[in-house]
Amino acid sequence: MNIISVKDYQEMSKKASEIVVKTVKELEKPVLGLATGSTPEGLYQCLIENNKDKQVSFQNVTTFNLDEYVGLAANDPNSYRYFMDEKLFNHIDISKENTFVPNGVAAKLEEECASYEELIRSHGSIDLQILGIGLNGHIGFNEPGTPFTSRTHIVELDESTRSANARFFASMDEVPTQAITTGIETIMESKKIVLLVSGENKADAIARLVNGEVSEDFPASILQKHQDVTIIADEAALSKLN
Ligand SMILES: O=P(O)(O)OC[C@H]1O[C@](O)(CO)[C@@H](O)[C@@H]1O
Repeated sequence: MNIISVKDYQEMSKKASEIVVKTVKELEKPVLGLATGSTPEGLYQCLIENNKDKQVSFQNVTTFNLDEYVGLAANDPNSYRYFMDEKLFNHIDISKENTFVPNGVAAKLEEECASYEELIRSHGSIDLQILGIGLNGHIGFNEPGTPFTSRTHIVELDESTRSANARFFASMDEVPTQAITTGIETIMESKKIVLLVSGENKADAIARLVNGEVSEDFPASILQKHQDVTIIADEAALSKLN
């Protein structure tokens, strides 16, 4: 694993945007895997600026998001589709029909998972996957205990994840209990992975990811086995790494 240490959140976001821009420029039809949460917001802001400055175009880019809450429609401000539109897609020159997020209100959720997985495969594989990490080591919404062989599936969200994300909702009761997420195996098939980590509250998680044993109890630990992972982390997040 390649670890890039940066000063703070801004620098992390800028560094990540440089890698995304490089990938998009190099490839004819780049396929990006994108994440939600607070961590990649700064990256998306940088990409919007890079697009405005004409440093990069997203016209040939296809994106697949990692996950979506079950029960939240695209027009729900807490859905991840809404998040992505607001934070990135509405502000860059990407074709909306090339942006994919699982449908959390599909009538048949199992079928939605299978067809999302199939859609990713029909595009070859993800060229560059952006990841954040949950405090309990989740990547996407793959909670501890998820098999490393998992592909896109429905998950029961951990209470700790629901509490961590409750800040976006009016009350804890409104936080969905389930989500659709791409699986660990789906994520591991990405050609390149960039994991972003910022803040002291992630220090234990990043230390365990890098130095801990590879175990389904801590999903992100599987990244030790990927041949092209770059972690971009700020000083606070790296404070417990020796
Ligand atoms: O970036 P945050 O908000 O700390 O979230 C960490 C992770 O949790 C999720 O938001 C899911 O809970 C992921 O998408 C994200 O990578």
